[in-house]
Amino acid sequence: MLRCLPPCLRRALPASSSSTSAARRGVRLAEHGQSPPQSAPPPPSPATQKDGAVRTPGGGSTASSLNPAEVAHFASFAETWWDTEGPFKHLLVMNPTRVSFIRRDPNSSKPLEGLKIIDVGCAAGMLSEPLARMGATVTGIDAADESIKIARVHAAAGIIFKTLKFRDSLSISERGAFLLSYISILENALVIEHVDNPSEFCGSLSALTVPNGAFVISTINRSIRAFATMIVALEYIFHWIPKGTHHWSKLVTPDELVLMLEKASIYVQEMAGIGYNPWRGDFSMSKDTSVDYFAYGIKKVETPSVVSQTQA
Ligand SMILES: C[S@@+](CC[C@H](N)C(=O)[O-])C[C@H]1O[C@@H](n2cnc3c(N)ncnc32)[C@H](O)[C@@H]1O
Repeated sequence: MLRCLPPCLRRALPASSSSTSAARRGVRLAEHGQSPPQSAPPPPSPATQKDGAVRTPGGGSTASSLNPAEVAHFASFAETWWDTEGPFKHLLVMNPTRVSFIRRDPNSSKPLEGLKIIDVGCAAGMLSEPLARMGATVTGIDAADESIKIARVHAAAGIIFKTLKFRDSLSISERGAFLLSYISILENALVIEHVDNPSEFCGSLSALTVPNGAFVISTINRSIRAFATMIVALEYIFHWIPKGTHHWSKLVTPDELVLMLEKASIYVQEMAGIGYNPWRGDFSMSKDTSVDYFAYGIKKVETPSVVSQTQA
């Protein structure tokens, strides 16, 4: 089957079916009846900030999951994030559906009033802005300064100053202060498929989430259907998304995501798919998680039981 594909698409696929991205991630796949990892990945190269802090969203990790090539790719499109005819217009089209997964109460105009949200990998704030408009106090973080600059300008034009802020990262000392004042929800849309070590990335996201805080993440499944639609059709046939944006081997299956989050003390309570209707040209929530999907979870941190406290 691979021979039928053009060389650029063959490169987008993993070298063999056994070299799944899970091999790189060290996820306990054997428990789920899948092949165990075959080889370890090369160590990711940490990207440090001017102040020396490692530039993961968590800011507290010693090794970075940040992939500089991925960040540079998105930074080169920073000017186009809000363009309704631009290369990432599908994110804007998806917004009402994505927001419906987070908003919960469809009858309230400010359903997120009183909530504090961190939007990790916010780009130019395409999702941060609607969340702020629904009453949340939102901090958008992105590794690409170029996107953060656009986010600030765009938000200022829409006059959402007080409840919406953008940062290009959090340093370790800031993170402590942040956790005291934050978070109700940590939100991470379509980023995990662009990092080098998703398991570690989940750890960084969890570090930013307070105990009992809500956690919302969306990503793309590593399925044949996602390969056919997101990569072959959208990148190479219809040119909706810039070529090379998605790498099949970096996509994450729902099972893998659940395990990685569990390792990071986040327990998934709900999953939903996002379906595209080509006739209407819009998206809607669905039960089908084979391409784009959302997960909602809660961070739980075990406290020592009364018995062990007494024994100690
Ligand atoms: C596909 S865009 C998603 C934008 C936005 N979340 C949305 O869904 O509308 C991915 C974004 O993640 C950012 N990103 C990638 N790796 C990151 C990391 N390790 N930390 C923070 N941001 C990262 C990129 O710069 C890019 O803006």
